Amino acid sequence: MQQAERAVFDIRRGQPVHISGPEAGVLVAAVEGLTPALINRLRVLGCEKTRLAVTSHRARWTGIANHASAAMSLLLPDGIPVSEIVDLCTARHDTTPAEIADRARPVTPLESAALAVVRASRLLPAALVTGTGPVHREELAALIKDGTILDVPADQALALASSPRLQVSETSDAIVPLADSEESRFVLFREANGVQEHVAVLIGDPKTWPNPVPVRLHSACLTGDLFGSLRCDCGEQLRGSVREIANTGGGVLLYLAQEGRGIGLANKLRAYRLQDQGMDTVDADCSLGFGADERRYEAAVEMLQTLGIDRVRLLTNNPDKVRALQEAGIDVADRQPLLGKLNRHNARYLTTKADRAGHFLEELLRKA
Ligand SMILES: Nc1nc2c(ncn2[C@@H]2O[C@H](COP(=O)(O)OP(=O)(O)OP(=O)(O)O)[C@@H](O)[C@H]2O)c(=O)[nH]1
Ligand SMILES: [Zn+2]
Repeated sequence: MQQAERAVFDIRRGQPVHISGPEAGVLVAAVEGLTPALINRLRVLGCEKTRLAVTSHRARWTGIANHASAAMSLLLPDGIPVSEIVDLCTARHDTTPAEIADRARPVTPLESAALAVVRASRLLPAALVTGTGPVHREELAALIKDGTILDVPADQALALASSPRLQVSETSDAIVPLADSEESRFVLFREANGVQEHVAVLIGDPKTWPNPVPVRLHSACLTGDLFGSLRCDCGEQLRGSVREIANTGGGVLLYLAQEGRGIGLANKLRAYRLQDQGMDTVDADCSLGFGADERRYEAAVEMLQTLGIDRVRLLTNNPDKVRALQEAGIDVADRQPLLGKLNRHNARYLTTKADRAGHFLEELLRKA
C-alpha cells in the first residue's frame, strides 16, 4: 500500500503519478488544481491521447454511462481548456459535447486505479489519464527512476478503494472537561496511513457506564459543529449528544473524520453551491461524482472494539449507522433519536435525509 498512500499526497500537491499494470501504465493527474502546464506534461511524457475518467455517479448524472454502474472514460480533444475539463466533471446540467459523449467507454482497470487514487485524495473525483505504453519514453523512465514521479502498482492503487487499511491505533489522550460534561477524556486514534485521525470522547467514568453503553458516532461538520451553521443540524446534535450521554450515566462520542459525509470540506462547499441553485443534498453530491453517502464505519467499529464496547445504545436517526455496527458484530440493543432544531435553512436538507436516505426524522418534520 505504501506507494499508493504516497501517491495520494502527490496528487493533492498537483503532481502527476504513474500507475503500472502488468502490461502498460498510465500517468495520472487530478482535475482539481489542473493547469495547462500539467496537461502538457502528461502529453509530453505519455504516448497516448489524454482521457478523463469520471465516476459512475457522475457518468449516470450526465447520462453518458451506457452501463448501469460503470465509471466512464472520455477522450479529450487536443487543446481543450481546463475550464471545459472541469465542466465535464461538475456542470450542473449535462453539457458534454456529443463528440465526447458518443465515444465514451467504461474505464479500463488502469483508469479505475487512477480514479481510486484521486478519490482517496478527497479532491474532485475525476482523473486525467494518459497511457505510457509498455516501454516508457526516456524522460519518463528517468523521472520515475529518480523518484520525481512516483510509480504505483495498479493493484495497490485499486486497493485504496476496496479495503481501507485501517488499524486505528490509540495515540494520545487527556482529560478535557466539557461545558456539557465536566468528566470527559479525549482519546485520539490514528489510522495506519497516518492521515486520518478520529477522536473518542469518553464521557463520565467508564467503570460505571450503563450497559448497553450510550454511543454517538458523529461525523465531522466544520460548519455546523464549530460555527453553528443553520444549514444542517450537526452542531445541535453534537452538543445534544454530549449532554444526553452525560445525563444517562456516561458513554462515548466518536468524532469521526468524515467531513461532508466523507467527501471532504472542499466538495461539501461545492455541493452547497449546487444546493443554492436548487439541487437537494443527495443530487448535489451525485452530480459531483459521489455516492449519496461515502462514509464507512470500519474505523468507528475498531475504536469501539479497542475500547471494549460490544453492546450499545446508539444515538442516531441514521439507519446506515445502526446497520454498519450490527454487521460488524456490535449489538445495537437500542436506538435513541437525536433531534436538532428545524429552521428555514435546514428544512430541505432534513426533509431530503428523511425522504431519500431513510433517516428517522418524522417527529421533527411533523413540527414543520
Ligand atoms: N455532502 C454533504 N454533507 C453534508 C451536508 N450537510 C451536512 N453534511 C455532512 O453530513 C454529516 C452528518 O453527520 P452526522 O450528523 O454524524 O450523521 P447523520 O447522517 O446526519 O446521522 P445522525 O446520526 O442521525 O445525525 C457530516 O459529515 C456533515 O459534514 C451537505 O449538504 N452535503
Ligand atoms: Zn452539518
